[in-house]
Amino acid sequence: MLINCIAWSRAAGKWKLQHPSSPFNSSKRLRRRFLNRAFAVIYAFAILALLYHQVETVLHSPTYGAFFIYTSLLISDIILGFMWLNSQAFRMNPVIKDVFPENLEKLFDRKDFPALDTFICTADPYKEPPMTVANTALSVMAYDYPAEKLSVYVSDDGGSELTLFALMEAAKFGSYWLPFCRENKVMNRCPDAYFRSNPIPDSKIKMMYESMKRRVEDSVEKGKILDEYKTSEEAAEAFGKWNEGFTRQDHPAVIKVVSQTGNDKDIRGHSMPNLVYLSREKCRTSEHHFKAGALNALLRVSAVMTNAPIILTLDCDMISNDPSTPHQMLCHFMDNSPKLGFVQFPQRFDGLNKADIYASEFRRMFHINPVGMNGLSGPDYFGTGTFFRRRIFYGAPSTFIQPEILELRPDHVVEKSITNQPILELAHHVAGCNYENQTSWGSKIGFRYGSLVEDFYTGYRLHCEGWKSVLCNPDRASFLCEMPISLNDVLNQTKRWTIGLLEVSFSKHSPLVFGVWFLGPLKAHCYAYYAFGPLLSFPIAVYACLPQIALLNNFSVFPKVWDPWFSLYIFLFLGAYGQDCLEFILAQGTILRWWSDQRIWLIRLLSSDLLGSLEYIANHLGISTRGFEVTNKVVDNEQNKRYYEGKFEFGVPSPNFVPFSTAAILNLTALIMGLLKISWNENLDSLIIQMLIASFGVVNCLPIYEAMVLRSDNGRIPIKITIISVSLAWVVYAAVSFILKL
Ligand SMILES: O=c1ccn([C@@H]2O[C@H](COP(=O)(O)OP(=O)(O)O[C@H]3O[C@H](CO)[C@@H](O)[C@H](O)[C@H]3O)[C@@H](O)[C@H]2O)c(=O)[nH]1
Ligand SMILES: [Mn+2]
Repeated sequence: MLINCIAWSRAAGKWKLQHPSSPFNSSKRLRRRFLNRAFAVIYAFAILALLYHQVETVLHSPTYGAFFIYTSLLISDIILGFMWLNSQAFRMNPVIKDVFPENLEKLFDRKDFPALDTFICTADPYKEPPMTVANTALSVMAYDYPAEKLSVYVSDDGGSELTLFALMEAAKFGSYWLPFCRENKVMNRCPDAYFRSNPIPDSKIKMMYESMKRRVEDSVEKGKILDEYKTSEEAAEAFGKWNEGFTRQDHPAVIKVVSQTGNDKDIRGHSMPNLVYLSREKCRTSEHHFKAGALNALLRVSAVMTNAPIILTLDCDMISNDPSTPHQMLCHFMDNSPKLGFVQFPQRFDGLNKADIYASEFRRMFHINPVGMNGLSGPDYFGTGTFFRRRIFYGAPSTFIQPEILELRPDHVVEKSITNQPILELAHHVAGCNYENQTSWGSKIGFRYGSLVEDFYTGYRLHCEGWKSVLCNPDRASFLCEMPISLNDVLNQTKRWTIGLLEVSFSKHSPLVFGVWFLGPLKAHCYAYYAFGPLLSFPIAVYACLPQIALLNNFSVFPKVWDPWFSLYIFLFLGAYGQDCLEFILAQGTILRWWSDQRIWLIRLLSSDLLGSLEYIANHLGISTRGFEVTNKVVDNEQNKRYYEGKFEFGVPSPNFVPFSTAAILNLTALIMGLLKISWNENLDSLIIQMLIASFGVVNCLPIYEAMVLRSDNGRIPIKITIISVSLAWVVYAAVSFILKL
């Protein structure tokens, strides 16, 4: 590895002498930064004017009721203003990076490429089907990369023999699949995706795939591997570990080398890459730190076995869609910039419906904001689709932190084969559940513990240490992943994120203190934008209820139409929405998808973010315990059908639906009463903004009303939720009306 690095830097250095710019990549600063900055100045003045106006109104409140409502609005506007300020950091210096992988092989021999260890995490064979894991592993094993330099490690926190079985089957199938991809120049090397998009009915390879799939799915359905599939002695031995006492929460480490470079060959006689199954030791007495713990176990086990200088982390449902991705990644690492710590590829999604109703593509989070961070030492870590330099996990660029044992050092050279007995023993040792006691793992070394969004938190801490990153977003998606298609799954996912983000915001590493000190204000604001994002629930909840209830009480909250302050409100609303929409379209979005994006933003804030914040508080008070609820990746056909019809999937009676259903009812009632008042010729001049807000709420809630009353399919809102929401709306209405009369 060391020799590789020296050869690499020598060649790159030679090129640098002749050409000032890099042969492998380029950066372009977007000109829109000037417009962004100018608009930010104007908008900042508008916000200040609004706050001044609000303070004045609070001070002159005629009644206690008025004081209550104006103060709530003032606090809301301060939070909105703070979040606006955070969001500006992304707009100050957006940068796009391009890569030229075609130059790579002109300057370097493939045998000088650095070795690559890929980590795939899975945690539950029933929520994350073993066939999905096998497909992801195969798609990466088939990278256009020297097989003897490629290792794929699968971590199974579900501790399931079913997943191991799927991988053993995948390795066998892989010896046919890898040459098939090479010879046919297949681009999407995930077998399942390939066969879905290329209908080749009777080919031998497809039949092999189908029969492997049947064996694996059969086993999953029965919950165990049938004896007829455990034919070889090797299989019997591997599965022997799953004895009586083996449970998911309590079991010894299982490490199985499923395929080994040099030893295992494909049907054309080429070497296969390494494929290693790892289920780290679990015991009830020590914390396992969810995915971050799994990744640290992977870091250590891979260090002992192959110790590649580059690491790729993937979720089990993130398949490779382009075999040349490692070349694109190398275009960045090749550049001799010692502080570059990771290259992030965006999550892109397969099978979204036209409007992308749940805004699953997270265009702002994965495309727009990272371009903004590219100009500020790089994007945050998304948890998947990321190539790291192994060294990044051992302290800042200039201060190396020694791991406990020599074999874990990133520059340690592994000379023995991965099936060598002492190596396997050491690997088991470092995968032990007590291994990390009294070490720096999770605090100073490796992926960081303490937040349910270990990706966000780890990336943040690494940036604070002085590491840099880049976003690599080629035209062809490098990876494709799946997304939840039921609203409850979507909200459970973002609820976990909310808890994780608040764990960062209110820790001693808060972006506002620690971050500002180590990252400078701009970058710290980027991190604060995410970390404090859940706080937006408060202003959104206020704006979703108070002006509407005030309207029902004929209580005017905002300026009248001819008042100059009226236009300030209109400018602030249109300015923010207009800019958001424009950025979305410029990032290749459509109006339809932008509309879904802003709607789901409201829904999330009125559901997962609100409830997640409450859960965070409950965790803190010790009333509940934190957990990582894995997102469901099993697709139900009926749900799938409704998803493609563009219908929201509610279905289950989940508390997640209550807050926004309540708001939906309040907005509709306020709008109807407002319209009735107009028809009775009442003068509504002073209630116009309230009418506008209620109308905006109603338009956003159309799918909710539909799911409450018009739909009869299984995806409708359960009647129980409707009843609870109507009652809650009544209680909120009564309480606020009471206060208004004080
Ligand atoms: O105890 C655990 C829990 C989860 N996982 C794995 O973590 C990954 C992400 O879990 P998922 O349920 O799919 O969560 P998402 O919310 O979809 O994932 C996003 O958010 C996570 C942080 O909450 C990040 O880890 C992910 O990379 C990011 O894609 C999956 O591969 C899981 O198998 C584990 O390995 N061990
Ligand atoms: Mn996921």
